[in-house]
Amino acid sequence: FEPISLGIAIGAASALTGYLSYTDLYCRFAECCREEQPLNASALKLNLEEKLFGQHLATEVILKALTGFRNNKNPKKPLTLSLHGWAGTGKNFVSQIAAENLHPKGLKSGFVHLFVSTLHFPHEQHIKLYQDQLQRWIRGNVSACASSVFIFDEMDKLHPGVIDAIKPFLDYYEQIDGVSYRKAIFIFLSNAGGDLITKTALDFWRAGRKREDIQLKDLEPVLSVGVFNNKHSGLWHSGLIDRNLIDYFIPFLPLEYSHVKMCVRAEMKARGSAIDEDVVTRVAEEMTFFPKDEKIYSDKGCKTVQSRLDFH
Ligand SMILES: Nc1ncnc2c1ncn2[C@@H]1O[C@H](COP(=O)(O)OP(=O)(O)OP(=O)(O)O)[C@@H](O)[C@H]1O
Repeated sequence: FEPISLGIAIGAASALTGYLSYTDLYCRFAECCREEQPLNASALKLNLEEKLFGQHLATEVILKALTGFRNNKNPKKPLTLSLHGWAGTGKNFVSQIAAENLHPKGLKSGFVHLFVSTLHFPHEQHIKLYQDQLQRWIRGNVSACASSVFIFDEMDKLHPGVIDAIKPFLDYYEQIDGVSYRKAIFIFLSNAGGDLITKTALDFWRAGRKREDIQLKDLEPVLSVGVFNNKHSGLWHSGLIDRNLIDYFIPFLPLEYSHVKMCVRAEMKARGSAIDEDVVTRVAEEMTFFPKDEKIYSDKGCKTVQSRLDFH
């Protein structure tokens, strides 16, 4: 649709129906930024509980953080989440679920922006340029839609300092140059801290304690200090941590054999095929597990499950 005929069509339709407002109808055809629309907490909860396996901490914190933030009419700063964990444990997956619950088109929405360090900020010598571009990009997009979502993937591969360019936007300012960033959401994804999380999970396992007994307080403090002091975290000595601008450090636990099986089943279901337990077991057994002796955690999480399934 081009805008003028879309406008005429909508105008005519709303005159005919006399029921839906112009805005309602317009937003059925074109994507609208609806800042005031509260988040459907039960839909998000259901989504997380059904789709995300083995991540009781991430499920709990993400649900709490997003609903609390979106139901607050007057947040004092944007929401910043830092997701940490081993490869293939669901960080990108959860960001996608969060994005879809915030803006129906999810990652395809014009209000959700994904940055991948190695793709968008590859060269160390261009840090100043990236900082400048990032500031302009964020300012432009938040001016257009206050509830914009920005996802930064591969934070551990980001050159130190790049992210500090957006520090002012994440702080408690009411406005900067006429733009308020308080309704925006920033999500950082990184493998940094994965080793610390695994160590804690292993300690619990070796002590015969349940994985679900691991609490946020067992991990969050270790994580924030570990990430701050890790040169390859993208947040190394970053002002974001220093100034307490990260609202939640969210740990993703390493996935076990049973979770890998759940991922295989989910993928089969998504493909519309019947669940064949023999295939589920075969795919799960092809994955490699660590530590060497106990072999508890999948070293690629649920990554590669989809491509392996193609061979069965
Ligand atoms: N905890 C999980 N529950 C359900 N599915 C999962 C989970 N973790 C991973 N998956 C599946 O595996 C795929 C790859 O995971 P994802 O890209 O989210 O990993 P990641 O943690 O972002 O890894 P990386 O750090 O390597 O980017 C997902 O698209 C999803 O299908």
